[in-house]
Amino acid sequence: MSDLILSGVRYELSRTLLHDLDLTFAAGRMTALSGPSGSGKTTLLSIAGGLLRPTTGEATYAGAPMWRGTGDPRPEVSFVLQVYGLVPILSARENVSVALRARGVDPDEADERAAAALARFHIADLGDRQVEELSGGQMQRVALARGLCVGSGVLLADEPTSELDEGNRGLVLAELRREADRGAVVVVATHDPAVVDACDDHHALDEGRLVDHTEPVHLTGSRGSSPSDLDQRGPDLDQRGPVVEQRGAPATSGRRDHPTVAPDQQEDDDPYELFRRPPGSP
Ligand SMILES: Nc1ncnc2c1ncn2[C@@H]1O[C@H](COP(=O)(O)OP(=O)(O)OP(=O)(O)O)[C@@H](O)[C@H]1O
Repeated sequence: MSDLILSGVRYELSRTLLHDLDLTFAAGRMTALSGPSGSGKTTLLSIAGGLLRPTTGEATYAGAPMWRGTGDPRPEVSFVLQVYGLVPILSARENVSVALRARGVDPDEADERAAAALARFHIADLGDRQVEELSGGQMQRVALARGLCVGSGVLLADEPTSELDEGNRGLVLAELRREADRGAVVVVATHDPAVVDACDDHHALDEGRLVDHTEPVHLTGSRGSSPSDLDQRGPDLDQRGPVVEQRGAPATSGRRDHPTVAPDQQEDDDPYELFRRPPGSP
């Protein structure tokens, strides 16, 4: 089992998108990566998985760099992309099978394993359906089946539950846990507090920097925003969703103990409270 290590990772285009990040994503653990929209989660996952070359610093796994000079990920890496990356005119099973065939698995075996992977996400019956005929949540589960079927050492999932109802979210979290339990590095970019809560570790980003997430940074502002700043942000909060962490947990990043919020804290000290209020309420 190897950890995925980011050392001094900086990424610049016309501006700096990631600022000198040092992070370890541990093997055998689920790590949540949270932060407002545009904070750099997808960019960070792309560098972690070898799709993008950092401007400075590097991502390494098992002692070797993730960036191989081409933008093709190493075979030990699987992505579950935010936009799924499925081929619309192929069937659900073919979309999954392709990932296995690309790794040299015999086509018949690949098809069998693809069907089994769809069954993990309770969509075995959709195997013959063209992806373009599926709902968003069904496509998301096909993308998860494809990402998880190969048994990779590093699994990077970008908002993998964004289209799912609570039941399917629970199913996906259980399957991600199985991947971690067999020793994989599992990193999940998410806006969903329930996903953060299900993870072992949590790192929060804001504008490309790691931030202290011992407070719900989307609500309080990571750079010391005042309540009036928050009022002015208005609807943007809805898109951002809360980043939450147990009060008193290590700042910026770290291992987490469950439960995230103690039951007796929940009523009086609820970090989601703002998001639960009906629209228009004070
Ligand atoms: N190719 C690009 N060229 C210029 N800017 C980019 C490019 N890709 C991303 N960005 C910018 O980098 C920042 C981080 O984007 P990124 O997609 O990593 O954020 P994110 O946290 O994943 O957002 P979301 O939660 O909305 O998916 C954003 O401000 C985005 O506009």
